[in-house]
Amino acid sequence: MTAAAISARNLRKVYPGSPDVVALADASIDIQDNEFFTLLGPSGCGKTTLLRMIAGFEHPTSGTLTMHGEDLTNLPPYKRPVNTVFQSYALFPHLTVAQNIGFGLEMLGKPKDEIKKTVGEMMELVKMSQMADRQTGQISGGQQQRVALARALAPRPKVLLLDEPLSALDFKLRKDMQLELKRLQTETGITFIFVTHDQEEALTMSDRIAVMSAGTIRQIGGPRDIYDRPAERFVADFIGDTNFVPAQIAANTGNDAQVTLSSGKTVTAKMPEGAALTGKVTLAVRPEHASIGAEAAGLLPGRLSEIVYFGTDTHFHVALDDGTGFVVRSQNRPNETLPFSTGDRISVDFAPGVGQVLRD
Ligand SMILES: Nc1ncnc2c1ncn2[C@@H]1O[C@H](COP(=O)(O)OP(=O)(O)OP(=O)(O)O)[C@@H](O)[C@H]1O
Repeated sequence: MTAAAISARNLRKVYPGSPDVVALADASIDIQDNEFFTLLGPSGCGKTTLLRMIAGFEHPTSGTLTMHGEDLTNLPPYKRPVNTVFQSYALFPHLTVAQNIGFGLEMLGKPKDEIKKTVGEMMELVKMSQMADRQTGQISGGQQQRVALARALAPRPKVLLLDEPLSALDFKLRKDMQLELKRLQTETGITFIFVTHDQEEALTMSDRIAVMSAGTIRQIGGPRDIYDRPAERFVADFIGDTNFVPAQIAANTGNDAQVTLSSGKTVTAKMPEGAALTGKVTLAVRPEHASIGAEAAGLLPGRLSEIVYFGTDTHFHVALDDGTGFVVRSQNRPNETLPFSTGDRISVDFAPGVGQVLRD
């Protein structure tokens, strides 16, 4: 196998102070060529710190960082085949779209005709050819975002770092740009390392996601792995909505376990990789992976406490007999009549293999 585009081994960053801030604690990660890789986590978890070390703006306190097998430690930022798109687009407002896109290439001393050709290609790529001569101070936020992307892509970096580049855009534009960014990454074949605290953004665009918390990487996987198979409580809680169900391991067969629920009923659940859990555990069950039915039919009996209509779907809030709450989400269909009303005795059910045992 060829060396990873970016490989971090026990990468650590401590900002001295009283007390010291451990911004990144021994993070290890391999990002492959041509991947759309996302660093996802709440504010302050160390995402930007990791990105800035890859760019060369920060020095690791310890650990190693390599690019295609080559040590990056002593390589200054401008010698790294890496470019960054910042949250604030950092464009020159009095320069035109074309001049902004060509700026980096001019700094690199590229010949005029090559710059012209590349700028033309880049404007085409981000669909800004019609606005080549407009000053960037006079175009919309979404258009500025495209120019910033084109400028960063123009020198054909091997790796593009994107630090929350969509956070200044409104909701609709953000959605459009998510698809656009994914398209750009696929078309250029450049490795994208994208930082966000927005889980939906991460799920829609990424090939793989690293979920971070307090300077550590909690789980790395594809969007479906992360969503359907969260390995621990933090990941299950941070991404999407989850029901946490108390359970007891009855039999452990490696990948799967038989777990007994508070009702005494037993169901098959998935085990986190490499975990040898016994005794009391917590099960994560997504609201849309469960259903409600007649009281005796399902796994967990309770009372329907609230029904909330959301247009696309309905949320059924259930007060379980064990004292915990559970939310079931069900997609709405036209002309549907609900079989239950608030206050009814019902039960929550989910299929074998749907529940995920969590490492606490
Ligand atoms: N130059 C610095 N000096 C001291 N502490 C810093 C410095 N830069 C970052 N930190 C601290 O390091 C931790 C990680 O910061 P970082 O910016 O990497 O987080 P983040 O996940 O990118 O957050 P956000 O989403 O808010 O940008 C935080 O506790 C932050 O306060």
